[in-house]
Amino acid sequence: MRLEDIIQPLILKQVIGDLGTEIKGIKIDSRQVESGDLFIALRGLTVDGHRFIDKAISQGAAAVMVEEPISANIPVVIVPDTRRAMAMAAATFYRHPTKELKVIGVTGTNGKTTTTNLIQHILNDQDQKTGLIGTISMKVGNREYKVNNTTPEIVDLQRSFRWMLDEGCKYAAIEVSSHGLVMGRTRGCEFHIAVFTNLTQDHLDYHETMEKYRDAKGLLFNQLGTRYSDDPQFNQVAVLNADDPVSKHYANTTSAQVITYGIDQKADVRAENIRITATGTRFMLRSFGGDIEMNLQLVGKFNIYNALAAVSVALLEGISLEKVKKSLESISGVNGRFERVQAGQNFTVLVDYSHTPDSLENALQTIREFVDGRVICVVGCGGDRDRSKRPVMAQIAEKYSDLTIITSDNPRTEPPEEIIAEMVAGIKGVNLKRYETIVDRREAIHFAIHQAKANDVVLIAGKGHETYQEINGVRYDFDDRLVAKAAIESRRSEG
Ligand SMILES: CC(=O)N[C@H]1[C@@H](OP(=O)(O)OP(=O)(O)OC[C@H]2O[C@@H](n3ccc(=O)[nH]c3=O)[C@H](O)[C@@H]2O)O[C@H](CO)[C@@H](O)[C@@H]1O[C@H](C)C(=O)N[C@@H](C)C(=O)N[C@H](CCC(=O)O)C(=O)O
Ligand SMILES: Nc1ncnc2c1ncn2[C@@H]1O[C@H](COP(=O)(O)OP(=O)(O)OP(=O)(O)O)[C@@H](O)[C@H]1O
Ligand SMILES: N[C@H](CCC[C@H](N)C(=O)O)C(=O)O
Ligand SMILES: [Mg+2]
Repeated sequence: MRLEDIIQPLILKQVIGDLGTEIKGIKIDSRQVESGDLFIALRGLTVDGHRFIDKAISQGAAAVMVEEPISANIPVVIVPDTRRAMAMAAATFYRHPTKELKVIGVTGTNGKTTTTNLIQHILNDQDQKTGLIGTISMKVGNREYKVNNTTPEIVDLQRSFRWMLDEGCKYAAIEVSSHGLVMGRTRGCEFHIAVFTNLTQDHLDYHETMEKYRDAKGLLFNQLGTRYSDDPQFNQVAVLNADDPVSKHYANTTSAQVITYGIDQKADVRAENIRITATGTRFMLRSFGGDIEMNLQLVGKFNIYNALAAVSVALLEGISLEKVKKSLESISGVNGRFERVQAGQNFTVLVDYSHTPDSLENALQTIREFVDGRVICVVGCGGDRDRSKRPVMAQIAEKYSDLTIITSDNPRTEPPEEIIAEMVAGIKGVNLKRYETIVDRREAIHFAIHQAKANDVVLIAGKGHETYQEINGVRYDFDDRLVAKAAIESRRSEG
């Protein structure tokens, strides 16, 4: 596409150079620039992208977009705000894919990955090819690709959406993180349906207060509902959790139609007569699409909420309850979420991505509902992230567990001992239950598994699907599931 066409919608711009220059791609990272690309310089939190213009040019950039005039031997576009201009340029360059692709965005503190996976699974089962973008990976059909952020920058998003359309997708289910919303990573993306899971404490290092955090997630609902059409399939819908008080606030901030789901409060899609076991959940689903008994392999009350959110989306898309039931019942779980590690032992080992106070409490409460023996919990907190959740998570672990082992998660650039000390501050002297601190996560997991007796449950919390541990800025191979398996085997070989 010609540079002129890409920047045509921008009101404030100054161009030095040939507007007819052919642009092959848009890049915001100089290290990824290829011949013919437009490089957009963004002012980041760590560095200023303007510093890398020379590097981008040496890699073959055909033009640059900047906020301050520079002299260069390629066309230069000067705009007041490159981040804002980037959203419009990306939408134009990729020919507005979200006008064709039905994008379902899921936001909330917990449950985004699980819910997007359930939605993708149900839609794929109806031969509605669906892409997925989120914490674990990006999926297009059966293929899976690595991602750096849960919600990628808008240039990557629009490129992926166009690609999904080219691959025959009708839908994309994407996780929309609060960071992503505040940083404008979804600007210019038209959502078909926006889903809210819940709001509890996390990321206060970034958002500072719960109110600001609520408003960050609210940005998704603010941008929804102004596209009114006579075709119901074209109208946008907000799917809200009736049991979370924040939903009322979001209902007030969106122009879209609202559908609610829940368990405790009156809702359009709800679960009644819930039974939770170690291997699944059963409930009566009552909805605007009819009633049906559900028998899911997903464990925990929190997963009923995720299932209800996915059911709401499916019903909005006209899928029958019988088909939704069949599809949901076939799902055994989501990678690293309440995942069982089985190596012939007589106790249960679960790896779960609970890295927030609420998700940890939910995971432990669920285990308490079915455990026959003791609960042993291995938990840590990430470095360079919300410090205020550390003492709270340790306190929750200690409250619900018979033995807690406080260890490292991803310390990133922080000293692990200090993170652990901040966690321990939350439990010291609360009661007489036992806890240990073991800095090395591998050792902590081995210790926990060696302590387990028949019918106990060992919960390894915080890292779920992750296959690395980041210490001092370096990522080492580390997979809780493999480490747990090795621990079970070493215990067996020791007799
Ligand atoms: C705090 C935060 O969100 N940071 C994001 C931000 O980084 P930054 O502002 O520090 O960027 P920077 O390093 O200063 O670089 C500025 C610009 O220079 C460019 N650059 C940089 C170096 C170079 O050699 N050449 C070059 O061109 C960069 O590509 C960028 O465009 O922009 C980067 C590029 O888009 C993101 O990858 C990065 O996410 C980091 C990795 C991160 O950890 N983010 C987390 C907090 C995050 O966003 N998490 C949410 C999920 C949270 C949840 O709900 O659980 C997510 O959506 O992933
Ligand atoms: N609806 C829910 N409510 C509360 N806790 C949940 C819910 N769904 C999942 N969890 C818990 O939170 C953990 C993370 O779940 P999931 O990965 O689906 O959330 P997420 O919102 O994608 O998290 P992240 O912000 O890290 O991407 C799970 O391992 C589980 O313990
Ligand atoms: N999306 C979350 C993931 C946290 C996972 C946990 N293992 C950690 O490293 O803190 C974040 O970036 O805060
Ligand atoms: Mg996620």
